[in-house]
Amino acid sequence: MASYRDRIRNFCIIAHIDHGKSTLADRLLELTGTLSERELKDQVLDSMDLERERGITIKSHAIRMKYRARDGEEYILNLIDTPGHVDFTYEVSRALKACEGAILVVDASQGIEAQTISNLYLALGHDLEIIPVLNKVDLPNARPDEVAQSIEELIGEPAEDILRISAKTGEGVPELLERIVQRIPPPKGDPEAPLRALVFDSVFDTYRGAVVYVRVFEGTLKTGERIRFMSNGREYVAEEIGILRLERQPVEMLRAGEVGYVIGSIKDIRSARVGDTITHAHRPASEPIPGFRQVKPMVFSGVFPTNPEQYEELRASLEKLQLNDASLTFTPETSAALGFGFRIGFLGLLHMEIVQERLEREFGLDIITTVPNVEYQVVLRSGEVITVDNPSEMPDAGKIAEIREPYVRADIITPTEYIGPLMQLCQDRRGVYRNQVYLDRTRVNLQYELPLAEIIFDFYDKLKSVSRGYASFDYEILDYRPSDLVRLDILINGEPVDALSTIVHRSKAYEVGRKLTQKLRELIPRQLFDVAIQAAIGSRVIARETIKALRKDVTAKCYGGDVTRKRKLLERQKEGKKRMKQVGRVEVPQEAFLAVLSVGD
Ligand SMILES: Nc1nc2c(ncn2[C@@H]2O[C@H](COP(=O)(O)OP(=O)(O)OP(=O)(O)O)[C@@H](O)[C@H]2O)c(=O)[nH]1
Repeated sequence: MASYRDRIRNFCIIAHIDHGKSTLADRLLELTGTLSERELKDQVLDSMDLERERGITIKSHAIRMKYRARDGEEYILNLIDTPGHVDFTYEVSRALKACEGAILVVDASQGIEAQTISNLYLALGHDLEIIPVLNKVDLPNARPDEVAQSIEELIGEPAEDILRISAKTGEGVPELLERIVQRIPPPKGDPEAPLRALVFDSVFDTYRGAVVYVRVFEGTLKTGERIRFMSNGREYVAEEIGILRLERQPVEMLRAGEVGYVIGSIKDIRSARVGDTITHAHRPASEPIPGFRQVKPMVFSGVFPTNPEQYEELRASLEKLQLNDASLTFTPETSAALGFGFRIGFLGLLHMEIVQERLEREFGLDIITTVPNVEYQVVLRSGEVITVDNPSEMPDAGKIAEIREPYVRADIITPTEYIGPLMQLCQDRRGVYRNQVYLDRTRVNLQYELPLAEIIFDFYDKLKSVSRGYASFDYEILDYRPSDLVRLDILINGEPVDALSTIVHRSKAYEVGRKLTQKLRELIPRQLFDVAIQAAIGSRVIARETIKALRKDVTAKCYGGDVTRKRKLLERQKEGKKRMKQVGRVEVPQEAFLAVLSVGD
């Protein structure tokens, strides 16, 4: 007799951004009757407000569907939705680990893009069965034959076998459901073996503590059993376990091959880390599930509460965010200019933006962030090697033998007519040309090695603008290489402002210094005295601007006059102050701490 496992299919959908993953997920939910008409809103899996507004999937989500296939059997399909943006490779990788198969969605009007390839390689790295589909075939500018051909060249699936669907109209999606059942292998794993369940996601619930999403690989987990997290040995009672429909739905047990959740009064959110393995306390497995690599944050920035009293609140909020975002790291940081805060490590700029927005929206915090930077390896003259993730902590030049910075290998996929401007862009960013590979007649993959620091600010925006939106880009960290880098300090009235220091390539120091001082002159309001803004390398000043003093007090011109007018002016002034930070005697607005972002090139 067929075991319960033979009727389970665990899979995910991978694609380049906007190729239609979420729309396809909606169709699958609809066709399997998982969602009633009433519940069917567009892209139901994007539950966070932020996701809806940005129209992108930030977090992975899992959902269970029942599907009666043409063979008459009823199957359980666990769909794990994944994000497509370059910053969230880690989330994709977690989701893949919980699956046996992946649907590779390619927009038939766009063709293969950078994240199509990077996600495909990730999936192949996890030995998943890949089902390629051509989406958006309803669009008049779809080129299904041509795109099918390039998919065949990429993964060897015969072009004529590739399903052509429209996630929007639903065309072809019933065939896709059949193919999922036929092609994706059922999970393996012995339900009688010691329990091994992979934590692939977790969220924090104010009333219930951590809700841990798991994929059971071996053994059986039952309600009321004592569980242990293998990385830290902490034990809890599995008070509720269940499966993931649109809502959580409690069940008695989860067996090998199944996907579901566990709740167990886990109040210390740090103990429920994504990537950990849960086992039984009474009969523990000997080894955790292997191969979960710890992600390394690549971009760092200081985050400070505008109101110093919110420091503890900021810490608590970061701890909560960390629960379902294992890639987020933070350590306390003290800045002479900005007070007490945290240095936060992010996967990339989008990740950084999202964390900042979540801190402000979901936790009601008012924060100031500093310019993002990468992490440097510094070889001191003493021979010691230190890592520096905060420019203000870069040792004095005299002590440094060598500074190394992270390099990436970048794949840029573009229509051939933009090769020239894109090569120019890479060259301006200190890129090293490696190769170019034609994907088909009109599209090419340009391969470059670039310093990570040169791509974290605005590279993506620039790439999009020089290619009119047609080029796509992905990267992978390569190694650390020696570079001629210097610390550029900013002084306001002779005082260095630690939060404004940056690390730049020596060849660009003068230009950045000049632009930065000019920008700061525009951003810092006039004060009652002259303000000097200087850019310096060590003790050498390389650029200077002066903000002239205000002649009179802002209310002076109406003294003796209308009282309400005077009050209004004062109020307006107070309003303006809210986002200011006092640096010495000078009021500096929030934007100034990000000024270097706008001097790019
Ligand atoms: N015409 C047409 N439009 C589609 C189809 N599938 C998706 N779209 C549209 O394409 C856009 C992107 O679709 P999404 O489902 O949000 O794409 P996604 O891949 O989930 O994007 P991210 O979650 O941001 O990575 C939306 O405007 C969809 O309405 C399709 O089959 N035909």
